Amino acid sequence: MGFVLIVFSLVLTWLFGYLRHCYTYWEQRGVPQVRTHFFFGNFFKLKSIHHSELLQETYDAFKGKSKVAGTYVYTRPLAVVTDLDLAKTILIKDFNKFVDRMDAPFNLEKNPLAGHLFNLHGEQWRALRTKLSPTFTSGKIKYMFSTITSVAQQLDETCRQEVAESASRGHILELHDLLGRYTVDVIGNCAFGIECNSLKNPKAEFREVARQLFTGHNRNVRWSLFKRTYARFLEKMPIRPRHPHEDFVSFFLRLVRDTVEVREREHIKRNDFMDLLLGLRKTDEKNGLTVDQLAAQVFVFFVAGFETSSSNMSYALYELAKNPNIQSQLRAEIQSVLQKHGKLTYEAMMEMSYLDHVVNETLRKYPALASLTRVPSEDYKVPGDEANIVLERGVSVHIPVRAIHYDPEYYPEPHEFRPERFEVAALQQRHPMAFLGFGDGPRNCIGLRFGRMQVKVGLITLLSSYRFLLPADGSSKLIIGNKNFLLIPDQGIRLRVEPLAV
Ligand code: HEM
Repeated sequence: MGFVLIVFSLVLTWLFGYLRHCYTYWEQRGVPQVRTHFFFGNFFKLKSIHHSELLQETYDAFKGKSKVAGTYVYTRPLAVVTDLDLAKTILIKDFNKFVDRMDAPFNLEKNPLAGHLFNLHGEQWRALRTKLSPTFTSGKIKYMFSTITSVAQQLDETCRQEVAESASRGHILELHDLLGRYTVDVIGNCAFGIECNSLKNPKAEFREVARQLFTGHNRNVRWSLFKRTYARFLEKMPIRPRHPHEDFVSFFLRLVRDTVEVREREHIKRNDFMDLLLGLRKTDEKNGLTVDQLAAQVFVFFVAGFETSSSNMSYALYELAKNPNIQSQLRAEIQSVLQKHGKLTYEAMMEMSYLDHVVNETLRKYPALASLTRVPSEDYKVPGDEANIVLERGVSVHIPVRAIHYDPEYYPEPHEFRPERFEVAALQQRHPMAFLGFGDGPRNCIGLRFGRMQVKVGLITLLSSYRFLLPADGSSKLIIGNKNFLLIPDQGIRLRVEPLAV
């Protein structure tokens, strides 16, 4: 009994010592840190998978006092950048030392789809980004405009039908689902060259896969964070937790392999990503993409492209319903530009500057990613910092996008929706890093032009034909989910939709 007690107290003493060592990582390096519980650390504060509450708390406590502050997810230290000049240096000037986004491992043998642009590290990322960048120029993206407008036409038809069917429910529609079906059809068409038909058939296979990719996993926030935090360690375990995306590997691989085979055999040409990627395969046999690499890129375009855009459109309509004057002003711009051009063209869309401000202001209030992450590839001395702060190689550095977007120093009354914040004069007065909706620097969002295009076409189509209002029964309460990597509306967005008189 005495022996057991001795062993138990030794283990406990070691555990306390170890935890104290972990939870004072920042203090030991002269970096201010938030207070953590001596035993549980931040366990009870971890309320979201993107841990935005921890980043906000750290940003609020130390902004103006130190360029970097520290916090913890379990025993893993996180650096939070509180100074926009330093954010710019990390994302742009010293990017060469911060190429990687995260430290998580991936196993290409078990999951060939994991070798995509968002995940890749160092030179592998650089080589792939160089290959893919020409695919996303405005010239290439413009070719897809007509595909997007024809899907938008179906969105209009489906919306009209659903409005008619919802008469008994006061014409209240759940728009996040409708717009998710629109973006699945757009991306399915533009990435795979496939008619997904999810607007016409909400149970279409593609829509179901897309839905499952973003729901059903991460039921327990703390367990999901645990798996992500200790992924490297868990990967070595004989029984390791499955990565949720592994369930979709065979679906995507089969789809891409079949599409590639048919296109190469029948010499089919289409203005879509698959075609542009197949071009990369052919023009350069030695350095070109393999079918698995190609499938991984198409997969990430699908994952990164559909939910970000449908959430952005849903939040925009929600804010427009809350702010009817802004909705009227935007509709007036859309109608006058469409009248001038006779129909919706790429040039007409580009002329709608107020629409551009509305999309940006929506992304400010509802950024897709709560923070941008970068990992230094060598020990990095924070420039000009009198405290001599060094960010050690491999530590996770967070630029807290959401906290910055809600900082009243950059956006007075940040909870107000004000598209004029993005007029040229206002932009010139603000720090360039005060808006990070698409990230920044060489590793920013490669699909931003395409994303903006599908968002704008969707909004133009809907706002030209319908008025959006908050339901009188107050059922439109917006809840942002905490179980997803992306900030998406948890229970959808319910609005009253009124067709406009023709
Ligand atoms: C409104 C729509 C979108 C938003 C708000 C958005 C936002 C973002 C953000 C914040 C990042 C991280 C940037 C950084 O770390 O600096 C990112 C990366 C990325 N996005 Fe998007 N995105 C959107 C649409 C798209 C679309 C349509 C595609 C593909 C067709 C796409 C593909 C990617 C890829 C591949 C990356 C990783 C880039 C790299 O690591 O080199 N995104 N996106």
